[in-house]
Amino acid sequence: MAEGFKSGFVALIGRPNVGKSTLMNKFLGQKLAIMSEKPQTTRNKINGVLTGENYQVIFLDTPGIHKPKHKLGEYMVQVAYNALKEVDLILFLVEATEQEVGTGDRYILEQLQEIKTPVILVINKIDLVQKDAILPVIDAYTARKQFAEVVPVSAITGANLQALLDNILKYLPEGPKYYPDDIISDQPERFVMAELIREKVLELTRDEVPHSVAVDIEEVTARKNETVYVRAVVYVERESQKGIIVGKGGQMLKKVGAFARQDIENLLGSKVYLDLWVKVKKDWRNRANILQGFGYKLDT
Ligand SMILES: Nc1nc2c(ncn2[C@@H]2O[C@H](COP(=O)(O)OP(=O)(O)OP(=O)(O)O)[C@@H](O)[C@H]2O)c(=O)[nH]1
Repeated sequence: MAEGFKSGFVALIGRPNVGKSTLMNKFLGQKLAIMSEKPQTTRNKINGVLTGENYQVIFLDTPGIHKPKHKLGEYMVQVAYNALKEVDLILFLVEATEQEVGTGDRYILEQLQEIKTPVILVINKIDLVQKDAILPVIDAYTARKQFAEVVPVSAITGANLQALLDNILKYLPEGPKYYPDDIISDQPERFVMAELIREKVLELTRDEVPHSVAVDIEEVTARKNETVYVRAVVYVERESQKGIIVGKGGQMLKKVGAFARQDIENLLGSKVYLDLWVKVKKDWRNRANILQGFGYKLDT
């Protein structure tokens, strides 16, 4: 171990849509976690690895902690909660635009009471408010819990992110370089591909398709002319949702496929033939056995 080298695991938590994925992507300088206007798009842990000369920070992008409404919800909360106990530091993201602590954040604060890991309160989206609006937000949260640090940032503009990184490093122990320098994620490419497709479905269909969309990558094979063949299935719960995703004369599916293919080509660095299907699987969210099939594995 190099003298003075620091490393450790940092969990990002916060209500859906507070900007966890945006923050991680800004740190890593690459699009890994998916982003969308819709809440709860981050379902699995994505380990992003930020390596500097004297440090390595391994980020766990945990699913949004929230009150579970169905089996998938319970599962997501469990994954997030387990992650919190394992890590060296927690970043709790909240929004600068919220002057009061809402029910979602109160629920997270309750969960945090039980956990001994240090927590940095990160006030995100400061680009959306006047400077003097930040203080009341800080007061509202610090009245409910003692935080190791409080750092206002903008994940989008990058404002104050260096200060946040400096603060993160304060709480990491001396440790080894867990991953090689050039790695930024240990997620298999298949997972990232599935997430890119999910992102396009959610974005392009706007609010018409609920979160009951799962994407399974069935096949990835190298073809002639350096083209990669990818067969993916988008699973929905109802015929009507399938209709929306396919669209009139297949127009919507074509669009989803075209955008997703572009991103997958960037990811793989080669030409891609994307074979995209939509299938109905009834009520999959409430059937734990099917969840396993989609790769949502609970590690306890
Ligand atoms: N103005 C502004 N918008 C932001 C900032 N950070 C994130 N956003 C926007 O907020 C929305 C949600 O961001 P995400 O990064 O997807 O949020 P998330 O917390 O990962 O959401 P889930 O994956 O659903 O838990 C996106 O539209 C982002 O562009 C910020 O600093 N300023």
